[in-house]
Amino acid sequence: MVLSLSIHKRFPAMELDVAFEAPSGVTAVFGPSGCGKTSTVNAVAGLLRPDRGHIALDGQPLYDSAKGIDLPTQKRRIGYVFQDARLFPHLSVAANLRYSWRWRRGAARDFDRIVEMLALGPLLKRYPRHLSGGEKQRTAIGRALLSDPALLVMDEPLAALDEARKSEIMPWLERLRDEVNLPILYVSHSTAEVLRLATTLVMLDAGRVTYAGPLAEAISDARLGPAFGAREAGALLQGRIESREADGMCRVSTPAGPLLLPDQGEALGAEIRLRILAHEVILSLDAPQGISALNVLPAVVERIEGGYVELRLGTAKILAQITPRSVATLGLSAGRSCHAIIKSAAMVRS
Ligand SMILES: Nc1ncnc2c1ncn2[C@@H]1O[C@H](COP(=O)(O)OP(=O)(O)OP(=O)(O)O)[C@@H](O)[C@H]1O
Repeated sequence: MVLSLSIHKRFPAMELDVAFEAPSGVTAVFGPSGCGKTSTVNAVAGLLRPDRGHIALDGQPLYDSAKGIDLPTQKRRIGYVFQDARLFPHLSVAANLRYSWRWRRGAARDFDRIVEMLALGPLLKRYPRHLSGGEKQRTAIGRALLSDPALLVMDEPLAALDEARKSEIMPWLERLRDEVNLPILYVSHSTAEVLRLATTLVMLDAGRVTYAGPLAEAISDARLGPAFGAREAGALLQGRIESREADGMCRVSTPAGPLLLPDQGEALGAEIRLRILAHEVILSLDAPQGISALNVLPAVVERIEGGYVELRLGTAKILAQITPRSVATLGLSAGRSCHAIIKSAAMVRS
């Protein structure tokens, strides 16, 4: 399933002019307050009518101003999870879940699978007032999935939760991403959520798309990385646990080359998402000797901009945050070979 859209809407104080494609997996719709995130996903869900444009799921139009097509919300097969769970207070969890599929044939067989996936079994008889914020959101996600959606829209689903509840629900969202073969539009202005969940990124600013494509490319782009916050810019790598060392480290293969990391007990062969933060990367022209850092990888400078050096390592790109003085001292410029030094403890599982 692929969502594609190109829409235009004029508001009194802003013009929304947005076009992108969202494949299966999580597409983060990211940007500062008021940039048009909610308006964009509401147009997809049929809750906001654009002035013109088109929206299609796998080529099937949901909206096409040129052809006069504008399917009503209920015919768009979109599961919507709002910031507040919006459960029916007088219905149990089970009844809330069943609400969305009472008109649908064959949904009963999905019920057990989704209840298991979101661990809703122990909650089925409870009423919303006896649920934590995280449990309410899990129920809302289950309800959205049971409506047999072709696309999920989640608008700041964690924004109303405190940090503890956010951490509680995050693994369920990861599981959803990995097990449900649907495009998920995930509206957020939280860098941490986007980096942990998304594979595709749509970055908006004042109603325009400033980037649409793989998240890993955006985060390691010297021009875009800073939009995530100076402490967050860096690289996002997909790694695979290859071996376990006797000294509490594990060897991980990544597109940037093999890396040594503290062993956190993942199974051999497990896939992990790994972040290398730009401010934790040190550059050296020669391969350094006698240093404690375990990961020294050959790299080539691709671009230097805004205090960041963009580096090519193997088939990956990473960022290093370097002062202009260091750039000058090392004589760094595009095409220059160097070594990236990364402390094992500085790499974080995303
Ligand atoms: N119904 C409306 N009437 C008039 N203007 C609107 C309406 N909806 C949105 N807008 C305009 O579009 C802008 C973007 O709103 P939107 O809710 O899409 O932003 P957002 O990125 O989701 O913001 P936030 O992160 O604060 O939720 C608003 O600042 C406003 O100018």
